[in-house]
Amino acid sequence: MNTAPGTVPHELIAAATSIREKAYAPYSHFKVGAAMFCDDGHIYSGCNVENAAYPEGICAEGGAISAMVAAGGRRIIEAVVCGAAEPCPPCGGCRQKLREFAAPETKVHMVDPAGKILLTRTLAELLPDSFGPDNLGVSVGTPR
Ligand SMILES: O=c1ccn([C@H]2C[C@H](O)[C@@H](CO)O2)c(=O)[nH]1
Ligand SMILES: [Zn+2]
Repeated sequence: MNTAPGTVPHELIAAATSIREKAYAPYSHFKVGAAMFCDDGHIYSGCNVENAAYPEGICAEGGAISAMVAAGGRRIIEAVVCGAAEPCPPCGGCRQKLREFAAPETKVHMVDPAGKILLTRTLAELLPDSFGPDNLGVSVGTPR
């Protein structure tokens, strides 16, 4: 996979745009796909899965992170979120989930359904002064 600095791997964007189509969003009609490039060299992806009991719905990013962890992955190198025509920024809860497995400088790209990059932010920009494992004196995840 192309991981040259300054370029977003095409496969990572394609993983987010394609899984977005699998989203189950009959209530919001807002489909989201997310893909995580893990330091194990694999891409893990997820889509939002809503529920009639609204708060039980899960975000695309959470699904992707769960898939990564279930496969043994622990470190996110780069992430892509695919929503609609406007940038789809991760919700607050997903920012915290990303923070567990990504470094402050990790980039989160927001793309449209065609794969066009609309906005790129680092995790630190999305979640400054974050709370993490180190605040609990626990040494796991991505060192910082
Ligand atoms: O970054 C985001 C933002 C929203 N959603 C989902 C949650 C809900 O199913 C729908 C509308 O909020 O979009 C995500 O999956 N990821
Ligand atoms: Zn979320």
